[in-house]
Amino acid sequence: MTDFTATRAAFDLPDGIVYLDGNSLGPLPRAARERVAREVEVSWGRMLIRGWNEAGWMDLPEVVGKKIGRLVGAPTGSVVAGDSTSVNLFKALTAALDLSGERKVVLSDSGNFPTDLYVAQQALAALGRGHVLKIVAPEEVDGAIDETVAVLMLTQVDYRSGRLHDMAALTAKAHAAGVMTVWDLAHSAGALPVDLSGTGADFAIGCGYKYLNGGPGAPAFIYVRPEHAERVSPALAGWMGHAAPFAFDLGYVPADGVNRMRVGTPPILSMASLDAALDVWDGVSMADLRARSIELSQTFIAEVEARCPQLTLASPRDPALRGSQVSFAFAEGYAAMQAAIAHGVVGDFRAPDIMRFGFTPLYVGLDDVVRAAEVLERVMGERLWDRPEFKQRAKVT
Ligand SMILES: Cc1ncc(COP(=O)(O)O)c(C=O)c1O
Ligand SMILES: Nc1c(O)cccc1C(=O)C[C@H](N)C(=O)O
Repeated sequence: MTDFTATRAAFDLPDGIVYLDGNSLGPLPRAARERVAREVEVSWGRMLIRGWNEAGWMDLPEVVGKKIGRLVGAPTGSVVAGDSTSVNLFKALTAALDLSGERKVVLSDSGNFPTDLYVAQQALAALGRGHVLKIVAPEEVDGAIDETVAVLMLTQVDYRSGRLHDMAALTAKAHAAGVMTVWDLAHSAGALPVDLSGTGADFAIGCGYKYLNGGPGAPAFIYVRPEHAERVSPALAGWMGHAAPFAFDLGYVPADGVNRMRVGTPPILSMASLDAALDVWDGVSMADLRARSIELSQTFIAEVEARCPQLTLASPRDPALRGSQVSFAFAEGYAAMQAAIAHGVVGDFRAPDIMRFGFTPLYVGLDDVVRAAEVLERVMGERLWDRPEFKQRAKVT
């Protein structure tokens, strides 16, 4: 059994806060603070340039990739950390298109995170090969997979509603129609069990700063199915993805396997923070995590619905169809969320009316869930959302 008391103690959370926003930015693991301090003082401060060899900086993207791989069901050597999720999506999508012949359609859905759609639109335009992005409603994806589609590009868990796509079924259907798959695991990695090997997904990408707790702007990751890795010709090729970066050849020769997806110099301080944050997962069973996440989110829904009739559930009610977040719709959701935050319950808001709450068993317990519902009851019952100080929109919501 996973010891969630121990994992909770591994985080430095401010006193008096119920933190339900780890699906946007994970909190600070104590080990990450110590590691970054050591990396600054000892590795950078004392070793200087020797850090690349002696502090293991050069291999860190692979080391971190291996730790992430365990959480998403990927074999060793198939995941590498680096760049942002957006940039990794560009790399994955262009690689998938390169392997997918003459078909012209990239299929995605309207629940996808906007950056994915922006990256795809512009990548297709830049390739200039006549590809088109077809966007359908999430529930229409299955029916839109056919022999015209080159790549199916989906985010597994919808950032607004938490709706979960069936990765195994959609990947199987895609493969039966000769379609490559690219999965964005931003709201999946560290949130629920993912089986990249078992589902046969072709490419996947995800965030380091949400459920993996790597810190603001932490490196993202990319997965390439091992049987494709040696055939991938990266569109965004850089010297760190070269077979011999320090040979300084004029021509590009890809590195072995997924390492060819590396581009430039890794951000070592951020990467070190993510590396240390991932050690919190040692001894965590993803099945236990999922069971606990469902217990937390079901309790939250029951408590909120009993106390706050003004809020409407905006996530699937069936936990099997949800990731690890719960959303409620309320017309004054922004102000209501600000009022909740002012009373120690931190979630976030997504326009036009979604109050979003992330459930992260590593550091959130049932006591937090009940307290969050109590605070929401007060916010709604006392109409705190109607106060002008909570209506002022900040830049980041
Ligand atoms: C599904 C999804 N993909 C991509 C991103 C963006 O990633 P980044 O800004 O790190 O490139 C986010 C969140 O910001 C997201 O929720
Ligand atoms: N990446 C973020 C940021 O730099 C600032 C604020 C929020 C974010 C997020 O990650 C948002 C997140 N992807 C979402 O699901 O809405």
